[in-house]
Amino acid sequence: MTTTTPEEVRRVACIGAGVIGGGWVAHFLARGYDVTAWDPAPDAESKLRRLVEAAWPALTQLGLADGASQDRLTVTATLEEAVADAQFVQESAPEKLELKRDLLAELDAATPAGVVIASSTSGYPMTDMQTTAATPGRLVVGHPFNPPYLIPLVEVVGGERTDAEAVAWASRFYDVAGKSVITMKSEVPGFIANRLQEALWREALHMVANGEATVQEIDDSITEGPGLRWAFMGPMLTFALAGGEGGMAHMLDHFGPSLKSPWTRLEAPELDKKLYDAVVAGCDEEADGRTIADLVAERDQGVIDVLRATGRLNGGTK
Ligand SMILES: NC(=O)C1=CN([C@@H]2O[C@H](COP(=O)(O)OP(=O)(O)OC[C@H]3O[C@@H](n4cnc5c(N)ncnc54)[C@H](O)[C@@H]3O)[C@@H](O)[C@H]2O)C=CC1
Ligand SMILES: C[N+](C)(C)CC(=O)CC(=O)[O-]
Repeated sequence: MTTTTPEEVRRVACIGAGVIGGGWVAHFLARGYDVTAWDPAPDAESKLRRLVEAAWPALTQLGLADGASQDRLTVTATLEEAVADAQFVQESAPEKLELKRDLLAELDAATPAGVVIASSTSGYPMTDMQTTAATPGRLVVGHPFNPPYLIPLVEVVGGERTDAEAVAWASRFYDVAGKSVITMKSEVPGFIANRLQEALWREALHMVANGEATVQEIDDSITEGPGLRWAFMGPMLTFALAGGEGGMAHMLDHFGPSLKSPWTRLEAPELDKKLYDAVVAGCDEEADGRTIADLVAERDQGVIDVLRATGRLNGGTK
């Protein structure tokens, strides 16, 4: 394993620089790291620099680390150059299993020995992605949330061939780099939070497909309802309070039987053209003329306001 401690890391490589890779770049720059990035798309560098520029006001409000600067970003012409001096690598390429397998093997071959390589995958178990890498022991999942420069959580888990030391190193590194880490004990597809989100998302799609709720109503039902509680208290403790002084035990006695009620469908609906079009049109209608850039700025300010209101703005020093 690497002899560099998580605290000593100064240079990070980000491979794949789209929504998530770009978000990681912004996060690491704001935390004062030198960042190298590589992405095969011809317009990747201009898109990446625009994303970082757009994120910077939010990051400045959060508090930049000493020396943090967009000038510390180097976009390289090749993957090999990006990882040559890296002390940590974050892969954020498209969610395609074969592509991830090949790319992780390529990164493993090019990255200095012992350096931990993390994948941003939203749901593939590392066991399925590390099959062709020569040294799979250093490959871990580090699953972020959009945008990685504002949402603290990262879920860390290894595969069957990952060294426990690499998982511990990655968890500590993310912690030092300002993330809130859940180190998972075992691989479960979708990890923890995406399994929860996907259950909600499947139900939402069923309701749109069946004409039971509009896109706007689904969004309002969360932002005006449970979403307000979830920003600071998860679904378990929130429901414990539904049991009054009896807490979760009374909640289970009282509402346990409704678990058997037909409140969920669980299977995903068919994403046919009608449903696809209804969801896209519903979002356009809800956006009501706001562009994606407007919505990103609104979301960023919203997350900062929630973090501030709940006492979780933790400054920007490494
Ligand atoms: N979009 C989201 O909300 C989240 C996505 N993720 C995960 O992050 C990863 C990236 O997703 P997004 O950023 O949303 O996708 P994206 O489509 O925005 O970006 C992917 C980038 O990878 C580049 N790319 C294509 N082939 C590549 C290769 N062979 N090597 C390196 N880069 C390559 C593309 O040019 C593009 O810039 C996926 O694994 C996804 O599941 C994780 C958390 C949230
Ligand atoms: C939509 N998504 C599955 C890619 C979302 C994530 O993986 C996490 C997030 O940002 O919500």
